[in-house]
Amino acid sequence: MSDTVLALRGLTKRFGPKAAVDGLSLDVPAGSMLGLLGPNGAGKTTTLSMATGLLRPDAGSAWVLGADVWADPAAAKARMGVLPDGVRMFDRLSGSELLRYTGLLRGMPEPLVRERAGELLEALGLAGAGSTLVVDYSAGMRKKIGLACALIHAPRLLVLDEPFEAVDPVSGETIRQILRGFVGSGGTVVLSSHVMELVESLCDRVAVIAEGRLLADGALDEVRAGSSLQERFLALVGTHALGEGSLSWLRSS
Ligand SMILES: Nc1ncnc2c1ncn2[C@@H]1O[C@H](COP(=O)(O)OP(=O)(O)OP(=O)(O)O)[C@@H](O)[C@H]1O
Repeated sequence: MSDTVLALRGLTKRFGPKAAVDGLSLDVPAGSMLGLLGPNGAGKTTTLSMATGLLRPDAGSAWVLGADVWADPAAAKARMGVLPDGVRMFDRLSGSELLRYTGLLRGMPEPLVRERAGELLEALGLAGAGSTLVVDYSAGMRKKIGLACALIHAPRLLVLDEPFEAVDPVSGETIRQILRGFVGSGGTVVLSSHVMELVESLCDRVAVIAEGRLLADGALDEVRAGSSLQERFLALVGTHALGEGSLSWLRSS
């Protein structure tokens, strides 16, 4: 347990009668890159939101490097960088302004914020868009500026909800390099994705959830158990075969 960076204990969230996340517990060890997988509506975003202090759980707790996310949010948040999904950014700021605001909010000295913001914009291919308002960014550019905001205070844990969604292949490769370097230097990453090949090539641990419950968790090879991750995922969550006459009106003749 001593090398656990993120510990989730019995996290539960209900929306009306439905439990979006149902007593979910998970340990993420230091220096690992964990891919969180699950079908649409499985509870990934809800789990990550509760784990990062964005959504209060109905029950359970989340700990970041020993700090209780809900009892001591300042300590927990200082140790992690978060790329949320679907959370509104301060998009009337330019990319540079948003990074500056985020860095200063983290208590960083202004010259350091300026230096790191410049490097992040450059690395993520946003140098030419630093003075453009975030509201005018494309979906992929928003992802990248969100990731830059998550990285600027050099946290020990990154929690990234679909970090590669809408990102072009060149930037995707840059992000992979950044994340590998981060983990190589002892950082820990939790990321959600629907792209099995990406998770297989990047992550060394995998957790699969469906209907708010943990179905599998462990080292990539353990979870794959000799199959491809795609096959294993489908076996765990179940496939949904189209019925014989389903959508027959789509077939032209
Ligand atoms: N604010 C909300 N109000 C009501 N229901 C919600 C809310 N947020 C999520 N849900 C429900 O909780 C369940 C889990 O949603 P969640 O967004 O966590 O899934 P997900 O695994 O991230 O899905 P996806 O892969 O499609 O992004 C879904 O049934 C969703 O409809």
